[in-house]
Amino acid sequence: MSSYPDDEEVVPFDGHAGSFPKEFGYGAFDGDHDVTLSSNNEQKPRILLMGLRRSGKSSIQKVVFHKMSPNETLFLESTNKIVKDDINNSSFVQFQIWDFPGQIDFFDSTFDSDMIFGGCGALVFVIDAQDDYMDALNKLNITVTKAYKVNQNIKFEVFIHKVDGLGDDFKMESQRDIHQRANDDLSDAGYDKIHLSFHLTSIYDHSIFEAFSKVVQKLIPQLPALENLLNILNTNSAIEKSFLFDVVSKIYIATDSTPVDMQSYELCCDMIDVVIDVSWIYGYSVRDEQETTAFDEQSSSLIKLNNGTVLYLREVNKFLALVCILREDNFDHKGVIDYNFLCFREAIQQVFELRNKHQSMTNSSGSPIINGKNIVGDTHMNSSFIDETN
Ligand SMILES: Nc1nc2c(ncn2[C@@H]2O[C@H](COP(=O)(O)OP(=O)(O)OP(=O)(O)O)[C@@H](O)[C@H]2O)c(=O)[nH]1
Repeated sequence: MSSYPDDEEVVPFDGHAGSFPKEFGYGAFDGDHDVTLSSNNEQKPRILLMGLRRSGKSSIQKVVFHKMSPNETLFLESTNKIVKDDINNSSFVQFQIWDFPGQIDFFDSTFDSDMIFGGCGALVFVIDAQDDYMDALNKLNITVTKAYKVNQNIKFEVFIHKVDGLGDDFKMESQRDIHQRANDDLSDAGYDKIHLSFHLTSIYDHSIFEAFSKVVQKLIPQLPALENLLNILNTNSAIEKSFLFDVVSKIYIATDSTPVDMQSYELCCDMIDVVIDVSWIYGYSVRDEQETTAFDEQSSSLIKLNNGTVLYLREVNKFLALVCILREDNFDHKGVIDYNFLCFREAIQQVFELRNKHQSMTNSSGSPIINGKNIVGDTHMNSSFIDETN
């Protein structure tokens, strides 16, 4: 079973499955805490993967969303038609990824730019940093301006990719140079208003997951509400950092407003791997013949590091996990943390219920009204958090 049904193409995948069991993927979402109500009726935002041939587009998609191990991407064949991939997760993470062939020609009469860019939420343009990138910059300029003419709301994300082969200095220099040239080219063409975001990425470390997290977050209208909830949870539970993870892809769909440090993110990713692996190995025999998942409402985990830090994971719904980092001393009040977590989980559900109930009253981006601490209006769920810091 593959993680997602590919609409058009199934790439043979019979090697290692990264650190996840191959069977662990997104099935139909039927969790106890399912907050998906209206998503079926909504058009899913679309993320387009574009860039020159062999820049690494298919590899990114396979590694992040299909658990392919990076080494296996060496055997990926060139994509010769648009491959659509449905990411059918909880209502927080629902979108389609369209992987384009590198040689796509925008001036071909069969290329329907209105249809392709019209419903696009984000355009990820992949540049191979190990190669000469002048042609790629040219193509970036053509792609971005063409897309912008059709849809001015597209988020443009440039992945300066394959940076694993570069030294730190060269990496920074390439980023600066690409940034400068790409923006200069846009200004010269009279498109100063287009904003490009740049990310240094590689499939051989966590940078690709981090970058994709940021892309996906821009497509989640509820992000400010989620961030606010995480801030409140942290403050009341003496948590230093918390991430709301999509467990299958290990992209984080929200975090609190303190800066993300890559090491913390990697630690949390590794923790998810451990939890899923252990659950998968031992979960099945315990439950015998029943259908099991490696991640369910019973899933939680606690890891104490030898530097006085605790990692704490709790299931939020079938696809989401909260992973927190806190000091060991502050974990003495586990009861309070657990209680606050339940309030948090409930609040997340309310955000989506409210969104669905008042969809017609929400703003154009669909965000719930956020008014100070009353994230979900008159439900006052935040007042139920217990403050452990007092
Ligand atoms: N070193 C390194 N190699 C990578 C990385 N990502 C992808 N590659 C390699 O780049 C090559 C091309 O990757 P693909 O994913 O097929 O590239 P593509 O952009 O989809 O190519 P087309 O389908 O022809 O457009 C493969 O051999 C990958 O293993 C990376 O982060 N680092």
